[in-house]
Amino acid sequence: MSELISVVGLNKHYGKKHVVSDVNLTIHKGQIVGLVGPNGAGKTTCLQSLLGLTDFEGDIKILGYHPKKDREKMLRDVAYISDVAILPKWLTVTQALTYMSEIHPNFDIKKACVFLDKTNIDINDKVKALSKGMVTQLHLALVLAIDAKVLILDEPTLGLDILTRRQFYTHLLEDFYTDDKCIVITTHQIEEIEHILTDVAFIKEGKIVLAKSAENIRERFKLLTVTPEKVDQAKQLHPLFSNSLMGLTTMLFDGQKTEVLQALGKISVPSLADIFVGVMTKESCL
Ligand SMILES: Nc1ncnc2c1ncn2[C@@H]1O[C@H](COP(=O)(O)OP(=O)(O)OP(=O)(O)O)[C@@H](O)[C@H]1O
Repeated sequence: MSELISVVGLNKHYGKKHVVSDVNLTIHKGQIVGLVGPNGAGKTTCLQSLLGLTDFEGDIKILGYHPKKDREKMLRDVAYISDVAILPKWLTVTQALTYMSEIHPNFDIKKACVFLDKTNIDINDKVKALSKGMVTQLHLALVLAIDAKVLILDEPTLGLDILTRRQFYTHLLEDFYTDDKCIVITTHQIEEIEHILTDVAFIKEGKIVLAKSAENIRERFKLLTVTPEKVDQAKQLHPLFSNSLMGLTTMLFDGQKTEVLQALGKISVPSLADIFVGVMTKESCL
């Protein structure tokens, strides 16, 4: 079975507020999916639904399990990091490692130690003696040492410095990821994860507005640095956005033919951040 996650008709209401609307997603082995959206778009709510941490309407299966009804079985093969890392303050690092070894059948203490060795964390430290970023690092070490089939990461690098963020993503790819696993990740720093994503799902006001492979997105969207005298002509092709800075105009196009754009300026591949900004201006790009 290559399908690891299936979400069909996911909806979530908080009172009268409809915060997730008809989300459908299928995630297979090998996929690293970025769930990307502005503040309040519904990313955390989607991930909490996947993990059975909140009630939801619709049908979700993770490794064939219902996230609420089969939560205990599901969590043997699903690891996650929520956007708030909480570890008891009185715990020492050694105690945290021992505790995880005792409760989790798929926890590899050696892997956790390898990650911790790259940090300033001493195994005799108490959680209360660690900085905020160090608590996050400890949390990541504990979670990435679980040999899980599905990894769900909600803003995993929040509060970490840039060196540690890079180190985390390298560790994620080199020591955790294999092509029989999948990872779902949310972050506001999309430029830092775009090189690792196989797929992207943009979410806006609770709705998925674009869900495609990273390759397909790169082919479909084009950034054009417009020749100055052709700006008006280019505008008529309805760019998703147009930016003018120091006399240079760049426009983002969705699905325009290369030959058409070539005649108007220089084409380049937009960053995921550019595409995100462009897509958020539209109702849907599905
Ligand atoms: N417990 C709750 N009670 C009521 N409304 C909530 C609750 N949790 C979230 N919401 C609302 O649901 C919507 C989606 O929130 P969610 O946390 O999923 O967004 P997000 O995309 O993760 O945002 P951010 O990027 O800011 O973390 C928001 O409008 C939020 O106010």
